[in-house]
Amino acid sequence: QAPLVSVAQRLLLPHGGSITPDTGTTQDRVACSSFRKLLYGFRTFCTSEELATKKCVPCNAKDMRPMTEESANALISKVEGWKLLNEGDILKLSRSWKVKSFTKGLELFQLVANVAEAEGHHPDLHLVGWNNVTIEIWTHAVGGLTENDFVLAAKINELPLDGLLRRKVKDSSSSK
Ligand SMILES: C[C@H](O)[C@H](O)[C@H]1CNC2=NC(N)=NC(=O)C2=N1
Repeated sequence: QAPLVSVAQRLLLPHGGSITPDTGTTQDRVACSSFRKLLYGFRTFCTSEELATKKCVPCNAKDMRPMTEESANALISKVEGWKLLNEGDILKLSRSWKVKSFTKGLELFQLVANVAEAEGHHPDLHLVGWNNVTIEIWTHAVGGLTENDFVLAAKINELPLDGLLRRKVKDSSSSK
């Protein structure tokens, strides 16, 4: 019975999550078996909230491979505001913000750095033209995207950035 349950769980649950039979809760596991590799492209049924509660796993290039563009396209809607980039066949996540000032940009970087250090997974940080922040996330070790990148993006999306960002210009048509 156990192997069958295990196979079904791996097929049906998001990103290596598994159901413990008694509680029904999900648990993170390191995606490393060759069976996992085979299923990698299919495990894309995860909510944004679930992504944000996961932990990044150590990047061991031997056991990990970049996800396909198809899988990345299926996951991108789970991380609001993030876009997929394809730079020289390396897929990356990218999100931009306009900050109130240069130093608010640095504050934003510090908040992101705290998450990155806690996760052991590090984004590329850009602060250009004094108030344009862009963050790119990809897994250098595999030359593309892994679930870690989506987990980090989801965690960044939960940071309280509002006080650091420029207000959006109001849409005049909505003020009537
Ligand atoms: C061993 C450890 O997992 C690596 O050095 C980590 C550190 N942070 C990292 N961050 C990112 N974005 N990609 C990596 O491949 C990476 N590797």
